[in-house]
Amino acid sequence: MTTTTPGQRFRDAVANAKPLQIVGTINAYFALMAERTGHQALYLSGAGVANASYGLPDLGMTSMNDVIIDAGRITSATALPLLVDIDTGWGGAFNIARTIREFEKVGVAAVHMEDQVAQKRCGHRPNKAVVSIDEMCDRIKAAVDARTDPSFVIMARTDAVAVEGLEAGIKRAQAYLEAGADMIFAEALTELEHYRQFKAAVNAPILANMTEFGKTELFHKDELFEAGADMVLYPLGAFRAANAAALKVFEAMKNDGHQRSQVDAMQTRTELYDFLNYHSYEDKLDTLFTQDK
Ligand SMILES: C[C@](O)(C(=O)O)[C@H](CC(=O)O)C(=O)O
Ligand SMILES: [Mg+2]
Repeated sequence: MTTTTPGQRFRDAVANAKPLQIVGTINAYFALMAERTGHQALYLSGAGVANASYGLPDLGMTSMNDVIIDAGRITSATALPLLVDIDTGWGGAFNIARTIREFEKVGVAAVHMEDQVAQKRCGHRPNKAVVSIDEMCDRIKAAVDARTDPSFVIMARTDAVAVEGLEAGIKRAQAYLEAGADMIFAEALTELEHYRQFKAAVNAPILANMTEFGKTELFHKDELFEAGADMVLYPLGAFRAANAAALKVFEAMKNDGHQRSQVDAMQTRTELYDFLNYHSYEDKLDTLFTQDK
């Protein structure tokens, strides 16, 4: 077992990977698959929790406790550092302080908090509204003040580029770093060049969000790194793919009366057990409880 803190492992991963790919895992089993694939950092998406765990849209309807439950399930299953989407922090200074302490407690490495109003939307949807710079800086100060582990990462996300333009977004990022944020999530940029401009103006690691069907083209990680992104986020790619596969299975069962056409696309029992280390658990049972006869 490693002795460094989750936050430090996240910081080290950001410093060493060029860039760090952070993959969205909507549940503990997805986290195991991502870990086995060789990924170095995981993500719990706010939209993912709302959609997958509650069947709700990503419109600020889930609470801190809803997200903590899913985050704790993932940190229990893997040692990889986990970045969690805490939306707007769920309230005023005291709520945000509680949020930080609770996420630290369940072994989360990093959180990102955004400058949208509480009635938030997906970052890639129209008609977003942002709070004032001062209000967001207060959110950040409350978060930084509340952490007990100085390595715990507080990432400030700005949604302002889509609302106020690139320059305003960059100004906000600078102010958020002044207020104590460790890293910047530059949401919904439309040009590779915009990452370059963020990087030139902002002295901190920058995250690029490669969410599908959004405002940002799905750039290659190398071109993003070259443009100044230190982290590349894939929040919901595996979730979207799994959803499409699941729908085909439900349709086949309904329309064909069996699922045989879909079996080739399924992960096998052997593969499932392999990711779960199933046989090592069985062996444990055998050594613990089998009596010599
Ligand atoms: C990153 C994000 O905040 C999320 O909750 O995963 C979303 C992703 C999405 O809706 O595609 C966002 O970018 O707002
Ligand atoms: Mg989100």
